[in-house]
Amino acid sequence: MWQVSARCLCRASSRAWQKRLPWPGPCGPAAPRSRSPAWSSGTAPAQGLSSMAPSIRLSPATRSLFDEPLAIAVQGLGPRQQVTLRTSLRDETGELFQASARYQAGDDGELDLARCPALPGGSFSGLEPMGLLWALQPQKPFWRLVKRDVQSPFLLQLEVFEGHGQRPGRLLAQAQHERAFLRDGVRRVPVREGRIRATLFLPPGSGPFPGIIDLYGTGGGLPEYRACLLANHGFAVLALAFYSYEDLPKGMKEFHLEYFEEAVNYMLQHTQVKGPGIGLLGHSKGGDLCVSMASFLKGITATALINGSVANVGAVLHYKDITIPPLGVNLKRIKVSKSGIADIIDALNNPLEGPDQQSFIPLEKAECCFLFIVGQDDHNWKSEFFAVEGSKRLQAHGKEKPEIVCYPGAGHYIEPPFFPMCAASMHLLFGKPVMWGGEPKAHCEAQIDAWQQIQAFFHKHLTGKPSGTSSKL
Ligand SMILES: CCCCCCCCCCCC(=O)SCCNC(=O)CCNC(=O)[C@H](O)C(C)(C)COP(=O)(O)OP(=O)(O)OC[C@H]1O[C@@H](n2cnc3c(N)ncnc32)[C@H](O)[C@@H]1OP(=O)(O)O
Repeated sequence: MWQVSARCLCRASSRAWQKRLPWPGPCGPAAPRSRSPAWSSGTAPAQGLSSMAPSIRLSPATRSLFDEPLAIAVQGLGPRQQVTLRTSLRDETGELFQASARYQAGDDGELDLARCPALPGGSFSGLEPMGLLWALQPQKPFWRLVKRDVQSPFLLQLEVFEGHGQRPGRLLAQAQHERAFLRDGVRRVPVREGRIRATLFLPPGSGPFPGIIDLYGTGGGLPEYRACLLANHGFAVLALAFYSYEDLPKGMKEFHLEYFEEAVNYMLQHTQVKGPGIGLLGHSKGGDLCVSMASFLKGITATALINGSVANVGAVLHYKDITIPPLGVNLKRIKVSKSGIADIIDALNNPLEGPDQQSFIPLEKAECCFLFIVGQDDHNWKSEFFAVEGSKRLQAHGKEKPEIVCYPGAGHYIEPPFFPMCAASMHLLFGKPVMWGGEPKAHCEAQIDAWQQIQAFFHKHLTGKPSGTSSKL
């Protein structure tokens, strides 16, 4: 990870949060060690096996929040026994996601994923305590892990099989664990005020809380999971639909900023939202909508973009008598691989040249601070170029330099921590599967760090206090 702002930010590293997990120490010969009281057995041996049979131990035992680490260990194995661990999770449409990894227990018959590296031949190798979650892959091609109902958890199934064969050996132990989205006490409030179609998440207590509007990208609908997870950390977050949802326009033809202005005013007037301004968070197409909101609307204090664009893309934008055309596209520059997956990285025109300059959003009008989260292997578009050009333009107009945090090996779909990377899926505008970029391990580490950076940025600018969550890294 590198960053362009003057402020020094921490490096993306899975090692740091691994230190928070229980059971420190080397894999291999047994060493006396104390166990965390938070650590408890959540599982039973496979049916028909004796009480001395292997069992899975999880911490937290039965339920954790999706963006929190989960410590996994197996006890009761033979000395240096070879086993294969498998995780399975079905999304709400019934699609199955699975990951598996090969391990060898220590001399004491214990296998602690925080201390024992996975051996080659599985979904990942090396010391990866959360590998069995971030390496989950769909059986259905081009399918992403999406959470639709944040009020119910994902059910994670863990299984331990004998041996390292291509086909699973005898089942030795199994366990289930809930990966939840809504923290106890967080309120989920559907919002249908005026034209707004949204869901507000409010942390427990009377508030007021720093407020954020969260926008997803092309695809429409009302994805709530990022907003919900963010609200768990003390923010009042409005997940805002902007097309293809209930009575909103079906397609992405044009947007009117007045709709988004209604949402900003809703938040500013809400008794549980702390003023005087709010934050904006947007991914992909949601990112350039946030840049437009910050540039033209009042009451925005901080804007964080995840692989966003500083040019208006995909649809005309209107606000009062202003019209910003979308950045031009040349479909001839799309490369399609033999497997039929398109690489659209070069499809968009350059917003610094010719008539396409009209699509560059005048972000120098914004009165807020900016954070650009950039996946340097983004294949949807040139996120790093957009961030650097946005920074140049802000500074050329005497505005504060934005924070730019770049992650090598991270692709376009930077989600909250532990969502498996989606390498390619259907592009709902282009109508073909496209590659999003990213290398799974680097992408997963970027997600963990980016999540902290986003929270720290909003804490700093919306509350004036440094984030209390940064110690996670
Ligand atoms: C070329 C140059 C251009 C260049 C021009 C560039 C223009 C701008 C490009 C911006 C790029 C981006 O924004 S990148 C994308 C960032 N995307 C997001 O943030 C997506 C956010 N939204 C969503 O993910 C969606 O709303 C969902 C998955 C939550 C679905 O919502 P829904 O409203 O319930 O819709 P639903 O009917 O179930 O599904 C709608 C469609 O999504 C598919 N779909 C549904 N679930 C999934 C899933 N888990 N994984 C994969 N696909 C799914 C369905 O098959 C269906 O496709 P079909 O049957 O209709 O075919």
